[in-house]
Amino acid sequence: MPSHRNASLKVLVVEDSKVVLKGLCNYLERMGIANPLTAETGLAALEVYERERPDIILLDALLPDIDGFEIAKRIRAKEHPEEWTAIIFLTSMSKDEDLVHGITAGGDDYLMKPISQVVLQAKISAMRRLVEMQRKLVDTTHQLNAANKELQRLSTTDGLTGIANRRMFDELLMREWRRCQRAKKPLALVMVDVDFFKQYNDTYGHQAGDACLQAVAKQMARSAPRASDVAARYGGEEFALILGDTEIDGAVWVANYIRQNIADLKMAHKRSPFNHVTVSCGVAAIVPSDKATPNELILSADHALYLAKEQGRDRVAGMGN
Ligand SMILES: Nc1nc2c(ncn2[C@@H]2O[C@H](COP(=O)(O)OP(=O)(O)OP(=O)(O)O)[C@@H](O)[C@H]2O)c(=O)[nH]1
Repeated sequence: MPSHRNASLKVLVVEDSKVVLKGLCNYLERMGIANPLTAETGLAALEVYERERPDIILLDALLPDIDGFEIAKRIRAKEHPEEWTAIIFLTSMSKDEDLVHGITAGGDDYLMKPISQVVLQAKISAMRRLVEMQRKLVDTTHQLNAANKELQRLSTTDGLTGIANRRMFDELLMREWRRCQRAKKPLALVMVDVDFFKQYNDTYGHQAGDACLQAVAKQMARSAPRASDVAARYGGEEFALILGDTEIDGAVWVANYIRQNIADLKMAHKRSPFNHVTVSCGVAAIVPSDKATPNELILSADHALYLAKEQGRDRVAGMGN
């Protein structure tokens, strides 16, 4: 009885006897498997397999060139990690060892010749269930991988600004610290803090405050073009930029570039003496060694930021050692 579920099955029949091959194809077509693929030699079977990647292979154990067991082995070796083809041996051998040999070679089941249509139908149905389960498993695995990737992204990204969050910052600062220590290169850190941001929120509302932070984050991200550079939201209205292999002078230059770009946005801030949104930046740089810790670099940059605020805001202060 044909089943519509069989219509999507790709079946390859490998059989050197034209009569048996034709008979099997007739049986399959009666089950609803239209146009089964065919091969009369082992090499032809491998070629069709490469091209068509069938779901099920009915594989004669004895073929004129390469025997079916060897073909099964070669097919298993060609399968990608998420691929699985059901292999059913067609055999007239009846010794237990031959059957064991077939399964060991990578076969999943066997059919004794002469092949009955009813038994073939039952085996195809069983294999179809396995093929469908395998497809579902692959789908589920893909969905799980995508969900994991998204989870990873969410756990490392700041929800408001889309740049690295504090957790990611800590992790990447450590990574850059080690990298620069190995290379004996300076590691610079720029801390950026929005000036009079409390007043901005109070005047324009929290939503406008959020939009302002997003604009600042965008400028930060733009100013971190190297693959090892990291722009992160350090917390609240404070941002950080990690610059590996960068001297204090270079980092001060980058900080000034960020400060200027943000000032140039001319986001109105009527309760700031500058009349628009500005940021203050603290910069520090150090050649990492066992004598110091990343935390000391953060403290230095924070101290420089404090000085920039003290000295009037909308400016950059730097501390190098
Ligand atoms: N809209 C918004 N505001 C935030 C967010 N995180 C922190 N803030 C606000 O940022 C403000 C920080 O204020 P302060 O630490 O007093 O600093 P400031 O007003 O910028 O003053 P200075 O830094 O000295 O120039 C507080 O009002 C916080 O509520 C956020 O995600 N969105």
